Order: sequence, then structure tokens, then C-alpha cells
Amino acid sequence: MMSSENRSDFSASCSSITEEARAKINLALHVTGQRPDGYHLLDMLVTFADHGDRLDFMRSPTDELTLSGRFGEVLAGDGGTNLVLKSRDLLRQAIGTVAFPVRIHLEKNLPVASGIGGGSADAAATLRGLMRLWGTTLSAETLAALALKLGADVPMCLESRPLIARGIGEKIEAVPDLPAFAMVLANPLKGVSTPEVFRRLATKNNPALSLAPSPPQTADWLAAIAAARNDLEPPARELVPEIAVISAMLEAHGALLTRMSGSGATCFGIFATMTAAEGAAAALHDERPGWYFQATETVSGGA
Ligand SMILES: C[C@@](CO)(OP(=O)(O)O)[C@H](O)COP(=O)(O)OP(=O)(O)OC[C@H]1O[C@@H](n2ccc(N)nc2=O)[C@H](O)[C@@H]1O
Ligand SMILES: Nc1ncnc2c1ncn2[C@@H]1O[C@H](COP(=O)(O)OP(=O)(O)O)[C@@H](O)[C@H]1O
Repeated sequence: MMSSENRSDFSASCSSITEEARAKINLALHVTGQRPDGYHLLDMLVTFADHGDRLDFMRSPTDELTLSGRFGEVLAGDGGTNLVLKSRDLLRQAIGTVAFPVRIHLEKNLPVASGIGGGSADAAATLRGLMRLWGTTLSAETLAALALKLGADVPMCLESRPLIARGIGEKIEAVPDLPAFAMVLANPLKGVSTPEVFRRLATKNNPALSLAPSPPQTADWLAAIAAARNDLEPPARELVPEIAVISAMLEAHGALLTRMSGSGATCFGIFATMTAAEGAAAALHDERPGWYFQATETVSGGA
């Protein structure tokens, strides 16, 4: 059963477990090849925002999912296809008898189908939250396999720390030296079709991601990221011309570096300070009140 409800109603009524579902940001994404099944091989430098969806979990007489938040309505009529439900059911299947019914509340703050992995982050948060609620753990291998079944980005979102991911996202290596960045996430609220972006790629065998080992300063990291690419950005720009507009707006408001995340259309701008990022997000919101602008600090690798 699915309904819309304020999160405050939910948490006021009982004690619950909370999990954050942080936005995933592809600082760089190189398409390096293609598997025989058609999936593209990727080299990605990924970090996570101190901003995202929020999920609450509690014991309940029956299974239930409620939604709130700016983008909750987008998912309200999806006929039970929410990745939160898929995660719950897969985890229940994996652990069996102890999995009592649960009520889950999803505060949907991240735009849907926007290249920042909101659905994947929700799926990963559901696995983490329900393992806590059900008092169970899975081996690292079983959990990783379950996560990958839910989506290519779900293993990364289980980590929610800076990392390099290869393969289709399942080969993960932590990047403990990546610093926090002051960032603005910007989206014209136009969904982009991920398969269509991959289909439009001009070349599928691009150079791999090459980062000098652990650049010492933030400025060195910025230079290394600037020298990398998002190979999905040119085809996404063909589909959604607003991506070029929003990148130019971030630059005009003082971003040191701008790029698209994932298959788009969200772009990020890295700023010198959080004060600069917050000022830019407020000014951008005034210019385009209907679009999505969010200032956030990203997590550091050492956090
Ligand atoms: C591009 C990335 C980068 O982090 O992020 P998002 O844009 O989704 O945030 C991901 O690899 C998105 O992976 P995933 O979440 O599995 O994408 P889906 O929407 O399920 O994939 C839809 C379709 O895109 C194509 N696809 C996807 C991933 C990949 N490595 N190669 C592909 O060719 C396939 O045709 C697939 O059927
Ligand atoms: N909890 C969820 N949040 C967002 N999207 C979801 C969710 N559950 C299912 N979906 C579906 O998954 C697709 C990808 O969503 P999302 O993870 O937001 O994309 P992206 O990785 O591009 O940001 C959407 O088309 C959406 O309908």
C-alpha cells in the first residue's frame, strides 16, 4: 500500500530507525568498453553529498510505504515499482523467517532519473535500515551480490564514501584521500533516458581514468578532476539542451569546475567555500525558481 504523508507524523507516532540516502556524484565517468550483454564498462570517480533522501523504518502489522518530500509525488503512482520495495523483498527473501512486516517512510528530496542515483541510494539505505531493524547481517559477498541485483549503482551507494568504481560499478576501491568539496547540484528537472544516452555514444573505447596517486591538496584534486571527463555529457547535451545552459549558469556564479553527473541531467559546480556555494544556489534559485539548486558539502574520504 502506498500513500503520501508527512515524515513528522511518522516519527511522532513511534520510534523508528533512520537512514540517509546520499546523492551520488560522478566527479568523472569514462566509458572504456562494452560487455557482450551490451552494458558499458565504466571508470568512475565518485563522491557523495551531505544531502539526499531520508528513510525511516519501523515494525508494523502490515508492510507499507509512505512518501513525502519535494519529489515524493513523482513516485506516488508508480504501481509498486519503487526500488525501496524491491530491496525490502530481496532482503526478506535472503534472510527468511525473521523478517516481520515493516512500515517504511521515504522523504524524497532528490530529483528522479537525474544522474545522482536517488533510487540506488534509497535501495542501499533500505538494505542498511532493514538489516538494523530485523537485527540481521549478511556476509559482505552476499550483500554485494544483492545490491548489484538492485542496480549497478547500489553497491557504491552502500559505501556512500569517495571511491573509484570500475566494471559497471561493482569493482569498488575506496579513495580515502579525496577531500570534501563545496558544491551546488543543479538540475533543470528534465528527466534523461539512461539507455538513450548510452545508445548515442560516439565512441565506446575511451581512455581509462588516470589519477596521480593521492594528490596532496584540494587544488591538485581539482586539476586532476578537471583533466578527466564525463563521456556521457555530450550525448546527454544533445537530448537536453538545458544542460549547457545550467553549466554556464554555475560558471557565471563562480563555480571553479562544472560537470554533469552520471547520465544527467544534474550538473555539479565546485565552489571555493560553502558560503560561496550557498550564495550561488540562492541566486540561481531566484533566476530559475522552477529548477533544482542545492548547495551541499560532499563527504571527505577520511570522514
Ligand atoms: C550512468 C550511471 C553512472 O553511475 O548512473 P545514473 O545516470 O543512473 O545515475 C549508472 O552506471 C547507470 O547504471 P544503472 O543504474 O544500472 O542504469 P539503468 O538506468 O538501470 O540502465 C538503463 C540502461 O542503460 C544502459 N547501461 C547502463 C549502465 C551501463 N554501465 N551500461 C549501459 O549500457 C543499459 O542499456 C541499461 O539497460
Ligand atoms: N526510490 C526511488 N527513487 C527514484 N527513482 C526510483 C525509485 N524507485 C524506482 N525508481 C525508478 O528508477 C529510475 C531511476 O531513478 P534514479 O535512481 O532517480 O535515477 P538516476 O540514477 O539517474 O538519478 C526512475 O525512472 C524511477 O522511476
